[in-house]
Amino acid sequence: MVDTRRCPNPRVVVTRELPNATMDRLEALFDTVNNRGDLAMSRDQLAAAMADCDVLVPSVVDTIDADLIAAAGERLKLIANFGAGVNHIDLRAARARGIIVTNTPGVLTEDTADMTMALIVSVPRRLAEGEKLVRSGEWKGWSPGGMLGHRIGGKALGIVGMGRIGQAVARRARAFGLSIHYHNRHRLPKVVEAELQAQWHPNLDEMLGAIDILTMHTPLNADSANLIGADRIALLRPHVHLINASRGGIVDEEAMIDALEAGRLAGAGLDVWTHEPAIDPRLLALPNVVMTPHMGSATFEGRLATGEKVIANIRMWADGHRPPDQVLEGWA
Ligand SMILES: NC(=O)c1ccc[n+]([C@@H]2O[C@H](COP(=O)([O-])OP(=O)(O)OC[C@H]3O[C@@H](n4cnc5c(N)ncnc54)[C@H](O)[C@@H]3O)[C@@H](O)[C@H]2O)c1
Ligand SMILES: O=C(O)[C@H](O)CO
Repeated sequence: MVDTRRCPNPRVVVTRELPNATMDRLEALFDTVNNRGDLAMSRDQLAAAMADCDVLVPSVVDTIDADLIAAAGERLKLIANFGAGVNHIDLRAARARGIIVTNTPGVLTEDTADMTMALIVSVPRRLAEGEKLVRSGEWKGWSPGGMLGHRIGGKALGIVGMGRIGQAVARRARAFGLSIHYHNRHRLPKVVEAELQAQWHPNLDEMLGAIDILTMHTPLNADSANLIGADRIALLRPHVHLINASRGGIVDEEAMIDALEAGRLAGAGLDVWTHEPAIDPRLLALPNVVMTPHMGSATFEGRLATGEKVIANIRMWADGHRPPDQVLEGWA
């Protein structure tokens, strides 16, 4: 009997240039079309690719919306995303078409937590300003009042989204002497709370008034879009620093910039943006903002591991099994 769930030699379209080892393995295992030029595909190119493949391997820069999914060819059955966040893929439309979506959780947790911790330290300690001063040649030497920032140790860190990355940030933050507060859809098991010495706040608004640094780690979804807007920024005390290395859309960028300009927010550390790669020019004028170009997970090691996860998901699916990192609608 033929197993109709199997797809022995799937045609796989990869939208961006992935690490060489990943590309070589994909080509060895599957009928793979690689985008070796590494320019983001246009919408028309994506539509053409989706018309004639079994598996699409997109990344965060590819918006796979309901119209593209509706127009996809019958043979498209798996979208194996290269990355953890899947907010750029319409999960509901994919499910309606019977297309499985997978992501790559876990392998970029530590790298993204490292980058978040770097921002948590950099903003209150004015690292970017200090670096700029040295490079400018304007530095006049040490002085008691030069480049004063705010101490990290002893402060309260509020983590919104206490999943893999949120917990990895909590572990690092404990080592820096921060106390840990968190808000999450679900409370963590008591044993994990105890290990992290983390205090759960079922009410986000209540937590916002009790912290000194706020860091965002939820996926971008219908519930988390603009989770931190003008109303919630008003609940923060004015010395609070806001860190976002998750997705730009979780924070209302306009409201955040207004608050930074008005001194109602002390500073921000941002790795992600609402309209990447566009940066609101008002932010560029603010010295108390540390900005990085969506590089939270950007390590050689992490990219290779991400590629391996993508391959494992495709292989399992092609062999007729449920892929290990299937994203369920309503979960992400
Ligand atoms: N900057 C980067 O380069 C980079 C790298 C990796 C991941 N990310 C982002 O980080 C996100 C989180 O990754 P993860 O691996 O920790 O995911 P995860 O699924 O392990 O954790 C997410 C947590 O957020 C919680 N959550 C979801 N919606 C919520 C809401 N509305 N309110 C409160 N809590 C909510 C979930 O319950 C879960 O505990 C990814 O979805 C991605 O967008 C960014
Ligand atoms: O979510 C992730 O894995 C990174 O932000 C890149 O997509």
